[in-house]
Amino acid sequence: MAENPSHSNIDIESTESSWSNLRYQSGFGNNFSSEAKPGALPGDQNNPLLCPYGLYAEQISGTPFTAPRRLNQRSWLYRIKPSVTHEPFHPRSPPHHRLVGDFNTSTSSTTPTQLRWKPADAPDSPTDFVDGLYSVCGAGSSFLRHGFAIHMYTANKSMDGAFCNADGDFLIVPQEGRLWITTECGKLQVSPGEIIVLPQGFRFSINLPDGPSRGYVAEIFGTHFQLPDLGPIGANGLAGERDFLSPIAWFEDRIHPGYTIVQKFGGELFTAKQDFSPFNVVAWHGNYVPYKFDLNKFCPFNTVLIDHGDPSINTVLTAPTDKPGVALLDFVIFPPRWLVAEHTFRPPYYHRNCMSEFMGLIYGQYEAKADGFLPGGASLHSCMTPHGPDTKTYEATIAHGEDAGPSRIRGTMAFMFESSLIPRVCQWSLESPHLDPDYYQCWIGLKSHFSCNETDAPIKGNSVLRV
Ligand SMILES: O=C(O)Cc1cc(O)ccc1O
Ligand SMILES: [Fe+2]
Repeated sequence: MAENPSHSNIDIESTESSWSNLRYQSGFGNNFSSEAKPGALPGDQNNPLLCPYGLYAEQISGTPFTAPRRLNQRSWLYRIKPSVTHEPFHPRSPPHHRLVGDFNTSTSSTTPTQLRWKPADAPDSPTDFVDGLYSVCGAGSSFLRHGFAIHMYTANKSMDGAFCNADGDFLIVPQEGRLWITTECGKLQVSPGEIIVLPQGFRFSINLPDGPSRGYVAEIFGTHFQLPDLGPIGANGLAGERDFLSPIAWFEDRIHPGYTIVQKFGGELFTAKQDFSPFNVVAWHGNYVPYKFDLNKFCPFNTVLIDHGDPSINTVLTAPTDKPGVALLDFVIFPPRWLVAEHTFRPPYYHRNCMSEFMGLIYGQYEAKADGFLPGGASLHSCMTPHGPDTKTYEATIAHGEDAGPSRIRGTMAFMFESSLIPRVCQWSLESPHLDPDYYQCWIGLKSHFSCNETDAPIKGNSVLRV
């Protein structure tokens, strides 16, 4: 097949306006289709003997061929050369020492202590998304197709080659700096306040138009994210299908000697060389596809009379296990909203949870922590580890008293990755200079307000009067 010299179907320069004005396809779990050249998508079948424009047909399967139809995910890519056209994989040199795909006693340790990390600094040498990615904690194994990993990244340089994660799906939560992400299905711009899901196996490359960038990544092994059921909420609310955006086909027909594909496989990195850009998909169709979501489009539901609802009400996406209602990983947010509950302690309650909770803060201040939980920072409260509002939040809430009236949480976006598996923590995260050794102090000042005689108690119990 004749190969054209380097050309693409939009500006080869990654200009601000071309990335900011990208078009997307809307919907969650749809069978999308997109062609960057008219007629590039075979109309009547998936793999004709000869595809339009002399393209190769290639399927990417995100579920076993035999998965039930409602769960089955796959896409057909029509590309200039098939992905297989590359030299053998070799362990990447130098190896990446801070990625884990199998959480066991040799890769990680365990602690029930409340952990909190201050935000990491920007790298002091050129670092791209792959080099800047490091595992914080996780459970299970990518080999056994059950488990999750939580990573964070700090980077300041665009990627030269492409990355492919054979282990699981990435849910990326950028906290600082936009991501310009080229995928085999097309391009997406993802800003802090938005998230992107890059499913297992897709090749992608990340450019950093804003320089130093930072964020969080949840990786799930062996399953994919779904929208939560809405139950009695009804047919609408929380994250709406139409607010999920997938790319439109974009390709470059570029000869590129020495192009490097980095493949994460069992938590280790391998590289393979090829002589062309992997972003050579002229048309595609299917339901296995990267997508992004703007967290500010989330439609929260909440208490309108009494008590603090469980945070599951703010689930954006859930990765299920085989047990009904038991998540491998829930992605939950704490978005701006009205608080109106009467005679109720409105911040998160004190609690111990059989699920484990990793939290991050994209911007603003989290409602349970007056100090110390900063944008770009993180916390981990594992299975049955007690936690809740810090002393300052508790005292301020009580001082406000009964007549708090409606109040609006503004200008903040915190989130939680919540798992039924118990995370093991990577050694470098336990030894990190950003780990806050005094985290426990935020609760130590909680005083006893107990008095045997109700009338003497400095804080009086309220008699619930509903009118
Ligand atoms: O621990 C946290 O801050 C997360 C959380 C928030 C909430 O509103 C209720 C329970 C919960 O675990
Ligand atoms: Fe919690």
